[in-house]
Amino acid sequence: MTAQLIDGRKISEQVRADVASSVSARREQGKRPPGLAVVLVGSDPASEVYVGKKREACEQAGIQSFSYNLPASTSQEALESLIDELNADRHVDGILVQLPLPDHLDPDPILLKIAVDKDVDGFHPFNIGRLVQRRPALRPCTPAGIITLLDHIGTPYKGQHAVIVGASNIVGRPMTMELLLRGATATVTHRFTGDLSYYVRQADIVIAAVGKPGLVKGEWIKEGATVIDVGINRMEDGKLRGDIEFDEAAERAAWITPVPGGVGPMTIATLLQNTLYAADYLHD
Ligand SMILES: Nc1nc(=O)c2c([nH]1)NC[C@@H]1CN(c3ccc(C(=O)N[C@@H](CCC(=O)O)C(=O)O)cc3)C=[N+]21
Repeated sequence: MTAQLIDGRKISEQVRADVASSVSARREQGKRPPGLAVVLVGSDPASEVYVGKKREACEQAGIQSFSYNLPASTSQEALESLIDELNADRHVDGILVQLPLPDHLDPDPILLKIAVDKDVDGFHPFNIGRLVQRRPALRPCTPAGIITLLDHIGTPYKGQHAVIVGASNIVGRPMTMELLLRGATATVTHRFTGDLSYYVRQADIVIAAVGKPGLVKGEWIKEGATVIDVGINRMEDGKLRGDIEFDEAAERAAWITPVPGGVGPMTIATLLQNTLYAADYLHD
């Protein structure tokens, strides 16, 4: 392998330590701790793991976490009235409703109901609009965490061709906007893109966020490219695999993120940053 690893675990530790020290400084000024409400509906095992990590990361940074574990049978009305309560709660700076929700629940009205100043996922149309207009407030965590990684390695952005594979609301589309705003030429590919390799071969920066193991072939990677893998696919042997063929891509890339230990931990660190931001700038 010739690429250098982008160590998301290490960089996320730095971010979390910075958040923890800002939280302490806040407390020394006599302010209350930031608070994050994490809402989990049902008992999807992967969701339970992620939610557990988020709660633990909060505690470690001095952020108070409020846990709501609701049964899978929870009604739309009950979930919406919990959101109303959390919106009104002065100890809650951020509200995260873990996705996906059980099938009988419609996420859209719930995400719309979360107060825009508590939307630490950055999914509300208001916050997406702020990002698009280059007046960002709360930014979606995964794309913002990837920018932290790219900044860390000194990515020049301007004049670079970034190819984003996957156009989801929560990763692909906001990621495209983050890169565009920094002066990259951003190409988004998606399920109807005919020849994916045609685009990836031109990319100085590749971001893969689809959820299909090994979709992006290592031989498509341009020599010296920066390769960011958002995919987290659990294989039959229990191991995690990304959307990009890691070993083959690492022969050509200059920089590459591993799975696990790349983007995932940064998503959580960015959630803490957003919660602190909401407490400091949007609430008091
Ligand atoms: N409202 C909402 N906000 C989210 O931010 C959100 C969500 N719903 N639903 C699910 C996805 C997924 N997600 C991850 C966060 C951390 C890791 C993570 O820490 N991954 C570790 C490994 C985890 C493992 O071992 O399974 C890693 O990549 O190294 C992964 C995935 C946040 N999500």
